[in-house]
Amino acid sequence: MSTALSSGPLRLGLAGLGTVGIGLVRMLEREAALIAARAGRPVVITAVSARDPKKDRGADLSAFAWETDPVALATRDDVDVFIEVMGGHEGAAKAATEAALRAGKHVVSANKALLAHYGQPLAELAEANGVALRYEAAVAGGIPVIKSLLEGLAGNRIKRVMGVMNGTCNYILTRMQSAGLPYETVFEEARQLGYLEADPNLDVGGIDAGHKLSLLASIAFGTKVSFDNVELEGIGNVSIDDITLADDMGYRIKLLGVAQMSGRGLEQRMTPCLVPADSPLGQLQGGTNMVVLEGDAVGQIVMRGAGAGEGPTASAVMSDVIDIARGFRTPVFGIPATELADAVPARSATPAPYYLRMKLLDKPGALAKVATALGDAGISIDQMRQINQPGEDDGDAIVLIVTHKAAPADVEHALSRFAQTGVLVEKPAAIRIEEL
Ligand SMILES: NC(=O)C1=CN([C@@H]2O[C@H](COP(=O)(O)OP(=O)(O)OC[C@H]3O[C@@H](n4cnc5c(N)ncnc54)[C@H](O)[C@@H]3O)[C@@H](O)[C@H]2O)C=CC1
Ligand SMILES: N[C@@H](CC=O)C(=O)O
Ligand code: NA
Repeated sequence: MSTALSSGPLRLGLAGLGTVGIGLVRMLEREAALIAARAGRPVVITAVSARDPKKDRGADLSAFAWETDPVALATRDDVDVFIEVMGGHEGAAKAATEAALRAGKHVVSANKALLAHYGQPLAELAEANGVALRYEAAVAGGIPVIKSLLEGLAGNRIKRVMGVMNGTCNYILTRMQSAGLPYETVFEEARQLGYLEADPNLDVGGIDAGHKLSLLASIAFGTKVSFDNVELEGIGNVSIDDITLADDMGYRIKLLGVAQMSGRGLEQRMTPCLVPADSPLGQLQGGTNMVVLEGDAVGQIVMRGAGAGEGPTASAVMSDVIDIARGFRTPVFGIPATELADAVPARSATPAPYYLRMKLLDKPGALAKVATALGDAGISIDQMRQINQPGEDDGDAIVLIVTHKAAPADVEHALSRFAQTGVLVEKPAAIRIEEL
């Protein structure tokens, strides 16, 4: 590791001049001396690339060479570190990242989609070329979760990683709950506030958060990134009724990721879950992220902070740049990429309490049939409530049940038994309850 101030400047090639890229330019402008002192040498941008060279981005870019082609930027002689903050998991981002690594340049990326799809070959390429590939901004933005797993918790066996890692979904869910608004209305608000990705399904479909979870799981469990095996469910089917009824019972709904290694294999799921309203996760408001790491020696660590935005992402990218200047060459996923195990995917089998909401014919014996179906599936009821909505004498009743801990397969079995009872008016909702 070299921290000699006498070294020449560390030269950055910056591909992407949007929220993250301009954040980095501004941070370097503002904090050049502090960054040089911490990096042990000056850090400078030499060349940049973006789609539109003429656009006014509110920052002075005149000192930087312009490259139309990000691949050309990545391989310039005056670039030591290629910063990929363009986005997209194919095309220019992939081609330029590969070109940089092949040319022996270090890479810092904020691109969780690219790493979730190609993390393994990119890590092998980086390590074969003796260069760093860092991606702190890609998971939970400004929260230093990658660094915590790679370094601070390196002596632990990680038991579980969980968290809320998509700020847009958390904004939508908390706004639905606090304002009593339906999903469609709040989705539109989020669009107008500019929170949604260009393809909103990346956010609300849980894909973006699933990308992030798959990267954490790889470091935590020493397995190759395995995004295709993340059990994914977005928030599009979360109704205001479920949010309100869960609230009445002391819960909040979150898009929650959980990764853990069981005897059967690697469980990774990113799905809507209930959490106690007074828990740290339940209290998480708006676009904020929270990551919970559990190690055998350290116990539980909870990190909360901004998962997106100019400042938080620049903070994460710059910490990677400074580590590179300091000479840190930690393997991309914590152990050499060629030694990462193949992930054996396992459907989640960990028992948990479940929230069940169903609409039943309000007639004698209906509830008994539901209770029998649960009993037949080996599921015991913890709480039950029947709600007859005032003024709505439609002959139906809403029944809420919170079960004791039940295996996911038993819940699926119970749901299929419900369908045979003949007393359900519509498909029931079943949402897992996670406790911190
Ligand atoms: N915005 C945020 O808060 C966060 C973003 N990220 C990730 O950081 C990356 C960048 O995100 P943003 O700055 O928000 O995007 P953005 O859309 O604001 O900016 C993207 C920039 O890349 C340039 N670009 C795109 N394709 C290009 C191509 N083929 N050739 C040259 N330039 C190209 C665009 O011209 C633009 O300057 C993405 O991978 C995103 O997922 C990660 C964490 C948070
Ligand atoms: N779309 C993402 C942005 C950062 O990764 C989010 O909403 O969290
Ligand atoms: Na981070």
